[in-house]
Formats: sequence, C-alpha cells, structure tokens
Amino acid sequence: MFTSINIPQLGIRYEQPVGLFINNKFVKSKNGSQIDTINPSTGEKTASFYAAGAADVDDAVKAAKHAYDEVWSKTSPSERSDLLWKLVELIERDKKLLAALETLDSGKPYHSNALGDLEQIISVTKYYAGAAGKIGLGKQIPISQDKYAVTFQVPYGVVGQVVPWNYPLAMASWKMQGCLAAGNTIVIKPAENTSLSLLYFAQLLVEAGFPPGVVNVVPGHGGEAGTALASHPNVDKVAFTGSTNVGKLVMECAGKSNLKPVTLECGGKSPAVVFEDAKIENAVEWCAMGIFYNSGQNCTANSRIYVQESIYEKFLEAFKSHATKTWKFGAKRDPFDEDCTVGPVISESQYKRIKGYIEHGVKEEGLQVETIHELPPDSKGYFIQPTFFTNVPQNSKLNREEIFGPVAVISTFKDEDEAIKLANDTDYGLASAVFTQDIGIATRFVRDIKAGTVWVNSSNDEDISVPFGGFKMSGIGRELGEAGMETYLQTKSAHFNITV
Ligand SMILES: NC(=O)C1=CN([C@@H]2O[C@H](COP(=O)(O)OP(=O)(O)OC[C@H]3O[C@@H](n4cnc5c(N)ncnc54)[C@H](O)[C@@H]3O)[C@@H](O)[C@H]2O)C=CC1
Ligand code: BAL
Repeated sequence: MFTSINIPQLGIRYEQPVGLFINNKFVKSKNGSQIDTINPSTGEKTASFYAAGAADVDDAVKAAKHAYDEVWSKTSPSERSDLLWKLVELIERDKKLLAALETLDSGKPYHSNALGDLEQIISVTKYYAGAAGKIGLGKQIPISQDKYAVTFQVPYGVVGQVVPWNYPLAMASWKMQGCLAAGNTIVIKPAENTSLSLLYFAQLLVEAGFPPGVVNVVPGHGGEAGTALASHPNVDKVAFTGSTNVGKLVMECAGKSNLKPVTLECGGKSPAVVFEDAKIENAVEWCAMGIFYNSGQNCTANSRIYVQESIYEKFLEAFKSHATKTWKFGAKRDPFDEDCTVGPVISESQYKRIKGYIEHGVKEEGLQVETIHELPPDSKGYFIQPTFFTNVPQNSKLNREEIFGPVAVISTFKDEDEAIKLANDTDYGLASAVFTQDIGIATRFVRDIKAGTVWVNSSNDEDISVPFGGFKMSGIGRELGEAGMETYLQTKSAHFNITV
C-alpha cells in the first residue's frame, strides 16, 4: 500500500500511500484498477495508485455512515475543535513535504506557489478549528406569551466531496475542514492527476486522532468514482469543484438519486477592468498575477482584461515588461527551482487544449498575439509561455470560453457604461476586478458586476475568512469564511407550546 518516492531537488525520499483510504486504512481497489500519476514538468510517471470503482465508493460511504451514526454525531464541537487543532500542528510539521507533493504532482512552482498553498491550508484549518461550536448556531424566536420557537443548525451526515487538480490539497481543505467542524463525515475524491497529497494527508488525520470512517479518500476516475459518489443514496450532500460541464453532471446525479443538496464551484471567465485614472503599475502587477499565477489554472483567473482606450498602449507596454521580469520558467524549467514562477500546465490533454485556443486565435481569427519567453522545441513537460492577445473582439472564442491556461485577452473600452456591459457579457460570474482611484466608479462597479467576488485595486487576492463562490454558470453556494461551515449545516425549527 506504499511506494517509495524520491524528490532529489529537495533531498527527500518518503513513503507514499497508494491505496484507497477507508476506515483509516489503506486498501486495494476491489477490481485492482490503478491510475498512473504523471509529473507534468517531465511527462514521466511518478507513481501508480489504486482507483476506486463504484463498489469501493459504496464501502467508503458505509464506513462514513457508520462513523457518523455511532461516533462522530455524538462528538461535541470542542472535541472536533481539538482534533482540528491537532491537525494544524501536523500540517505545520509536514508542510514542506506536502508542498513538494503538490509540485511533483501538479507542476505548481514549489517556492512561489505550493508553499503558499500550505500556509493557506494551515490558516483554513485554524479557522475551522476555532469555528466549531461558534459558527452556524441556532436562534430562539419569540412568538407569543404561549409559544416560542428555536432553530437548530444540524449536520447533514455523510458528505461527498469532489475536488480538482489546480490546488489539490487546498481545494480539499476548503471543503473538508468546515465540513468536519460542522459535524459531518466525509468521502472525498481527489482529481486523477493529483491524488498523492490527499492520500499522504490522510495519514495526518489518523495521527491527529480522527476516528475510523470520519474521512475516507477514494481516488478514481471522475466518470466512475465521482459519479458513484454524487449518485449514492446514502450520501446526504455533495460538494464539487471543477468544470461547469461536470458540475451539471454532479447536479444531475444528485437530483436523480436522493435529491441531495449540492455546492458547486465551477468555471469562470473573469474580467479585470482598468480605468484611465488607475495606478497603472498596480493594475499591471495584479492583472499579470491574476492570469499567470498557477499557469493561469485558476477558476478566478482574470483572463479578460479591459483597459480604457486612453491608456491601452501604455498598459500593454507595462504589462509585457512586468510579465517578462516576473513570470518565468526558470533556467532549468524545474518548478522546484526558486527562479521558477510559471510551471507546466497539468497534463498533455490540457496542454493540447490550451495550445488549440492559441492556434485558433492566430490562425482562425487573425488576432495579434504576444508570447513571453522562449521555449526550446524539444523542451520536456507541458510548459506554455505566458501569452496575451490584443484588440480581441467581444464575440471571439477566446473571449467567451474558459481557456484555463496562461492566456489573457486584453481589449479596450470607452467609458464606464461600456466597461460594465463588457465585463458582464459572459455566462460565468465567479470573480472580477476593477482598478480606479475614483470611489464612485469603484462602488458602482461593485454594485453592477454580476460576480460572486469583486476585487477593487487587486485581483485573485483571496482570503480564507471571506465567502467564495459564483453567480450564473460559475456555481452554487459558497465556501470559506462562515459560509464554509454553514454550507454543511441544515436548519431544524422547533415550536414550543408552553400552555401545556
Ligand atoms: N471553481 C473553482 O474553484 C475551480 C474550477 N475548476 C474548473 O475545472 C476545470 C479544469 O479542471 P478539471 O479537473 O479538468 O475539471 P473536471 O471538472 O473535469 O474535474 C474536476 C473533478 O471532477 C471529477 N469528475 C470528472 N467527471 C466527473 C463526473 N462525471 N462526476 C463526478 N466527478 C467528476 C474529476 O475526477 C475531478 O476530481 C476548469 O474548467 C476550471 O474552470 C478547476 C479548479 C477550481
Ligand atoms: N484559488 C483557488 C480557486 C481557483 O481560483 O481555482
């Protein structure tokens, strides 16, 4: 159930769990199927791990249900809090190794990205360790002299969670920690490309003292293990992060099975709007980070940048100059190197998909394109140059569809009215950013934009205490902050007739 993995760049050799994690034990999948995980920096196989089928998911749900009924539903908030505080200590102890696993499996740069993920994971875990018993409390409602009501916020029971590959352990922690603090048990499926870190993390749950069955990890193919989880009649709620198309499938499975409630964090095509009175260097730095960080593999990436006509050329020049200095592959194109800030994209299929969009923009639409840094033709791995297109028509494929790579479209707008029309002209509504020094423009933009998150004079500047989620095709529900625990609680209302 373990394989030895060597990470020479950090002088690390460690034992990687490769089994399904059910009832606090690593086990083989029933049909023995496995998935190979590939290092996107080299295209080479890192390891193989067992892949859960429907029967394995059923075992995991049985374990979670038993744990909920017999143990976890009987724990107090302070007991759950204590376990989460212990987990904080263990994540702190192993954060460098966990960050290394994220870099190995997803290609995200170790120093400028993965280590930051682990700091966020520690913050999320601290937040919900402190929240247990304090957030999501009921109310006493006075009705008359003879009657009053009380509401109770109670856990759902067994929660299914499905997470993507762009922030593997962070996306899992955004879901698990609040869910556990609320008193639910969990069956979670990591993405096929990036299961190593969550499997390793499962050991910390055992070490922290979480009882068997409270958290179960079932790596596997989305169409098999993910579907089985979303469809399972004994899963009481499902939370998903990933593409909008798959979010629709998850919602369909939930409806066709037991009408389980869903939380969906899906795709985006987020706008950043730069007015002529903006501090241009500030706008450039945030907009570049907002599309090139994590190689653009962010659901909140500001992949559409609109710049007021009068400063367009100045912005483009500053944007390219800043991006060239800041967003780099590094000399050896090794995401473990300190000078690497742009790693590879996650997989060969995503590489081909993103390159397809770039080719379409150039060949089919004849758009002007700028790429930053050269890549030798024989370079290994799935590296894509930071890229931006200019003067892109609003109806361009590159303006309408989520590319999910280091590719931005930068266009102009005349005035405030046109800016908000262009920004809202999308099926998505996850995030947005506005750059201006005019308080009126900023507050009108916040009022009028149809997006779950708005950044004023920053972008992709999230905080774990602030609710996160989308409008329109970007999803349903919220994570993080108080919402990240309330979403795993349901209300029960009790009416007391005191005349008797
Ligand atoms: N809103 C957000 O925070 C995020 C959104 N995304 C979106 O995800 C996309 C890229 O990531 P991918 O992993 O390719 O997304 P994806 O939607 O294909 O996969 C996400 C997760 O869903 C699982 N899955 C796939 N098919 C499934 C099915 N039929 N039933 C249940 N689960 C299934 C996958 O195994 C994976 O664990 C992008 O379009 C991006 O917009 C990705 C990361 C974060
Ligand atoms: N930053 C985490 C969610 C996302 O943007 O993909």
